[in-house]
Amino acid sequence: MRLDDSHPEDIALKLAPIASEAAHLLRGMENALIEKRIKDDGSPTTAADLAAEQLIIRRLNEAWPGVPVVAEETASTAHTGDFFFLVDPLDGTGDFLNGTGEYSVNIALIRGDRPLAAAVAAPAMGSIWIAGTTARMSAMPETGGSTFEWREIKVRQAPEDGLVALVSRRHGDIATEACLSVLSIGTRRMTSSALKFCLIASGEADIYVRCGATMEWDTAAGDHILSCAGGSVVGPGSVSLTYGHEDRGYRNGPFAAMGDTSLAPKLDLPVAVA
Ligand SMILES: Nc1ncnc2c1ncn2[C@@H]1O[C@H](COP(=O)(O)O)[C@@H](OP(=O)(O)O)[C@H]1O
Ligand SMILES: [Mg+2]
Repeated sequence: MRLDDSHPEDIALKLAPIASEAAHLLRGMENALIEKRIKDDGSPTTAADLAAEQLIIRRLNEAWPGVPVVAEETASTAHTGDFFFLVDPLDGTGDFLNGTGEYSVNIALIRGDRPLAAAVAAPAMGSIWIAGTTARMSAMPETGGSTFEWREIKVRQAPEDGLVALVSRRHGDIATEACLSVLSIGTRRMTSSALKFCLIASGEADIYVRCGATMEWDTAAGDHILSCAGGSVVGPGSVSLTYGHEDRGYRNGPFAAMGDTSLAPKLDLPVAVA
């Protein structure tokens, strides 16, 4: 498929079976005795991360030959181009190992410095989300199947009181708590991986603030799905996140993901990564 920016919906539909196939591969490895290795940033990685990443890179290369793939495990030093993919083959490796089921496969196509199409598959949750220009979700097809039943999703308006905030199960920090403290939070729900973006996109939660370290492949796909569902993901000054920052090792700064964009001016995100 030739890549241009005129058919993001078609690209998203083509990403879905790739994310789904990798997700099934991970699901099948859930109960295997997998050893973990701790990476330089302190987060774990396993043979499952690597196997899923190799599969995704192969499929992306078959579908879009020559388009660079920047992926968490093996290609994080790859160079970007006008178009490139950002891939997290197993987002939430700690949860994969601990059996909460809160892990996902994240694939985003970036054009310039913003996502154009994306897919997030969460096999243990049985759901997959995609976005080109609209955001959609479907139940995951059975292994080997490719029948999706897409329905469009939209964010919800934030309630006056009692926002539902999603927080990382494993990575909290003081700056994130300070940001959240200015909001009227009713419920805090611990959730791992890019599922946080997808739950806000589906209207099940309102906000996710993250001042601690994340990488571009953790956020790009979820950012696009949430943005296409009517929400936004912003850094300090309510500016959208941008992608492809090889110079800073593909690290994100602090950000807030929200369904109701009127929440943005209330937030005071720190400029530096905590
Ligand atoms: N010190 C650090 N530096 C960079 N990224 C970090 C990090 N600690 C955690 N992360 C990122 O946070 C992600 C997990 O987020 P959450 O806590 O919301 O589930 C990890 O994804 P992986 O599991 O793909 O490595 C990892 O990329
Ligand atoms: Mg990740």
